[in-house]
Amino acid sequence: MKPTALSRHLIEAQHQGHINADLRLLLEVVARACKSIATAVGKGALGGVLGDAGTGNVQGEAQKKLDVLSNEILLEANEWGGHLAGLASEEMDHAHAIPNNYPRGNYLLLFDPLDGSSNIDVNVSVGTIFSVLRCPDGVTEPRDEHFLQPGTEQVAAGYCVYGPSTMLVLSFGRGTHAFTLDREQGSFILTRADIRIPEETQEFAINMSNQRHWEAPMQAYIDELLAGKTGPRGKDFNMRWVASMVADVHRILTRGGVFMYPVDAKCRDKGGRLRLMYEANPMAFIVEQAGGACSTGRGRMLEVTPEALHQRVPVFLGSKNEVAQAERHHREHDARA
Ligand SMILES: O=P(O)(O)OC[C@H]1O[C@](O)(COP(=O)(O)O)[C@@H](O)[C@@H]1O
Ligand SMILES: [Mg+2]
Ligand SMILES: [Mg+2]
Repeated sequence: MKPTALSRHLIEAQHQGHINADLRLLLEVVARACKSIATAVGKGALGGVLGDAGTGNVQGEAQKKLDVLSNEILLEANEWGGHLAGLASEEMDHAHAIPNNYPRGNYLLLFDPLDGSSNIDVNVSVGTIFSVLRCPDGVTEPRDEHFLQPGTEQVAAGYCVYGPSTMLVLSFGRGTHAFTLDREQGSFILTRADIRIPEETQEFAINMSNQRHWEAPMQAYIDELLAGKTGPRGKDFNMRWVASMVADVHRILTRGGVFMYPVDAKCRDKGGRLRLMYEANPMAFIVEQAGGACSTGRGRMLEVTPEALHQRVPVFLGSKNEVAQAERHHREHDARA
């Protein structure tokens, strides 16, 4: 049988009434932009794309050249795509409304153009994360507040991981599917349909160097995991931490696991480390559609009411039963407090 290309997968979804033509074409534009980013990332040291840009973003983080370049690629492709009313990026201070004299549509696109920037210069996987919302009725010039919709309102979300192979993982609310870039043909080919995350796991992902800064329920939970077979959980756990959320989440979609970035003393003022609108919500959508769970530790991620475009949150995602364990620790701790 002929392998299914992303375009065909999306056309079939449109014929089945799962997406409309506008959303299909929007997703095609995003996928094309991801191919361009993959090419830039793939040039590495030969392309003059490594290293710092010498600038900072609105969140006070130093930008890499590839952060800036990836943002420009996504911005330019989508600004002219004709399916958006506006877009917002981790690398831009405010939302950007599509100008009146450009082709326009009714969707809002949010993205983390390059996730895991700290890994670029050491040739470790990085990625792009994106989320699609509807523009509220009657809004012609969307501003920041129009993007502040809970994750349950997402109509599609995805990420592209630039690793040994480039893979686009996508959901429009009908399961989560993975496409691998055929570099010779230049097209994404369906390589995993209806991904399911195992409910049980023996693998966790966390930056352990933050341990002393964590809250009490986190200390208790990780102590349990580290105690292994002889502890209350009665089994040994392995640990992985790539420090690119896309790569860590991709591993979880492949073989299960739990990914955690709790709030700690260093990031408490900001609410957490990871961004709700560009990282947590799109990943929560993808993971839930694959049978997993995503929580702040104290509630379902997709039900968080956003208060700011660059809002940060604690994140627990992956295998359902393990996310439930993390929530249990928070619940028990809060009940005692
Ligand atoms: O360096 P730390 O604190 O472990 O943080 C790693 C996390 O930071 C991030 O790199 C943040 O993403 P950006 O590179 O888009 O800022 C996540 O991908 C990753 O999970
Ligand atoms: Mg990121
Ligand atoms: Mg980023």
